[in-house]
Amino acid sequence: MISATIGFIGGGNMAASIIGGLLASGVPGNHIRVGEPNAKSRDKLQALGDIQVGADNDAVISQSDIVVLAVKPQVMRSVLESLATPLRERRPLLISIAAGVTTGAMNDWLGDNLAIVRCMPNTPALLQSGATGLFANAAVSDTQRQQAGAILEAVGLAVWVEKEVQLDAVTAVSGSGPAYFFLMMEAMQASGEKLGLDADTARQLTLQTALGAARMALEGDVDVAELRRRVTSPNGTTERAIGLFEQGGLRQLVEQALTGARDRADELAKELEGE
Ligand SMILES: NC(=O)C1=CN([C@@H]2O[C@H](COP(=O)(O)OP(=O)(O)OC[C@H]3O[C@@H](n4cnc5c(N)ncnc54)[C@H](O)[C@@H]3O)[C@@H](O)[C@H]2O)C=CC1
Ligand SMILES: O=C(O)[C@@H]1CCC=N1
Repeated sequence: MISATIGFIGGGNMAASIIGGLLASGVPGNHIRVGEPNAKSRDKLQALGDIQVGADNDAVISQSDIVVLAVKPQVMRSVLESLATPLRERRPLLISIAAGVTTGAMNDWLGDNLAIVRCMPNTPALLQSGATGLFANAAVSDTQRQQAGAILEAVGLAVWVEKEVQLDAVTAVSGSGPAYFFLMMEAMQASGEKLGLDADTARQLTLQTALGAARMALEGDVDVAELRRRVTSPNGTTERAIGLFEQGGLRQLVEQALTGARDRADELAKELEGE
């Protein structure tokens, strides 16, 4: 459990889910502070529990041991430049969840070398079922690493990578990953309808199958290739379908798609640094 005081700069969707997870895991509300300019978002956050929500980022920083940066990537530069002086003085652990903003760029904008953990979460964090990759720069202590891990574990799985560049691969696998599974579900649902099921039946069967398959893969100790083989009866229906996926080059297509996502993550980081 985290005993430090945690401040959030930005109180939108991702911040709200992390705060929800922290409260559910037993972090007291009076250890959580949020700086959020939008009044409606502040009201939503306040409904989560007895936390301190306001519009003043400086007040959040002056009272926090850990500062979670949960603003959009495009505003990170102006936010960090405007908060550089209090952050340089107080030197909290910074945890950034912004996609594509490197620790090097953040320290350039801050004009110092502060302890930063950069994370790549994904949207299932909204249901506390997220998968997050984390990278710590050299200024992060072991205690701070544990604190950052515990904060992201409040919304699901948290996995460390050793090199910052690996966060681009995390983005390609789990950051964007929910969309790949949604695409597969869309396609299965549409095919079910073409084969004569009504839309609702096709939808329910598809979604429950996705859930069941994910649970079997996560909860057992059998690897996914073996689980696939167990569904595939010799000369049966699954064998026909899998054969057609393989003939269509599904594995190569997945590799190409993830490589494209990895390359785009690198491009986005360069675009943000060049701003
Ligand atoms: N939603 C997603 O799928 C994922 C989001 N992320 C990252 O999480 C971060 C937040 O994303 P969301 O929560 O979805 O966005 P959001 O738009 O819901 O939240 C951002 C919040 O920052 C506030 N804000 C703007 N300027 C501010 C300032 N100067 N000071 C304090 N707060 C300010 C906005 O009012 C807004 O409430 C982004 O950087 C995004 O890259 C990462 C992975 C997945
Ligand atoms: O599509 C994107 O660029 C972001 C990063 C991972 C998920 N959404």
